[in-house]
Amino acid sequence: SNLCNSCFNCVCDLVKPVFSRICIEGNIASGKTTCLEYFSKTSNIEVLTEPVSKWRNVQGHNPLALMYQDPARWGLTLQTYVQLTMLDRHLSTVAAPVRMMERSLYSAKYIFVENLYRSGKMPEVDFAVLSEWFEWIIKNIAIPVDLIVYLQTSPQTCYERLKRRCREEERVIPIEYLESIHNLYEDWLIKQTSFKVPAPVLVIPADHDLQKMLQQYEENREKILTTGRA
Ligand SMILES: Nc1ncnc2c1ncn2[C@@H]1O[C@H](COP(=O)(O)OP(=O)(O)O)[C@@H](O)[C@H]1O
Ligand SMILES: Nc1ccn([C@H]2C[C@H](O)[C@@H](COP(=O)(O)O)O2)c(=O)n1
Repeated sequence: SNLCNSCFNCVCDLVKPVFSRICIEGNIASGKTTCLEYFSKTSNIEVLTEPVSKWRNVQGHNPLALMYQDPARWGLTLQTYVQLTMLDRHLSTVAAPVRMMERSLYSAKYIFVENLYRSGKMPEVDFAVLSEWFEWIIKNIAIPVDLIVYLQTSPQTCYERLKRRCREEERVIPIEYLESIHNLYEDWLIKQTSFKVPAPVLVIPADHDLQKMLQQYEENREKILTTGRA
């Protein structure tokens, strides 16, 4: 057990971990990256942002752009790659007592794949293949999460922030898309009626201006950073 207590990467259940793994969840442009940037200034925290740059450039291809152009054709392509890159993030060697990661393997499936499927933009066979992949992964590989921090926004706030951020691929996103993602997040993390929630959820209202958001992060700092730790 000495070995377990001194090893950040051990996933054995016999001893309480001395580290914690936190996932920051929320709608597109809800402020997750900004939140992670803020906490990255704290010592002993490892911050893992979403691998969006990979989704925009895999061996010279841009599956994120393709997905927004033609979701029925490219949804499976993007989401297969998202699943791989998220798995890689979860399994990468832990480098500090606290790890904060943007989104998760879980939201990729329960929110984004689910949304493509429910909106009729993903063929049943693509959904079945992705679902079998996902089920295999979570059955055979431990993907532990100690806390989910949900940045809860209105779709309108995200729409305004998204427009201001001006990411080229996202120009085509209508507010209805953000509403669907929002509803899936609310069903999963607030009502808890859709899919299994893999960790306790801390909800932070995130429609506020930056100053108020930073104040809330300070107020919740202890709660966030001590979760899951011995
Ligand atoms: N509290 C806030 N008030 C206003 N604008 C914000 C706030 N938080 C983030 N932003 C801006 O909104 C955009 C999206 O934020 P970002 O952190 O990239 O979101 P996400 O990582 O969730 O997509 C960025 O341009 C960012 O500077
Ligand atoms: N499983 C996923 C995850 C993310 N996306 C899209 C949504 C955004 O356009 C972009 C990154 O999201 P953000 O960090 O800005 O919230 O990737 C997706 O399509 N599928």
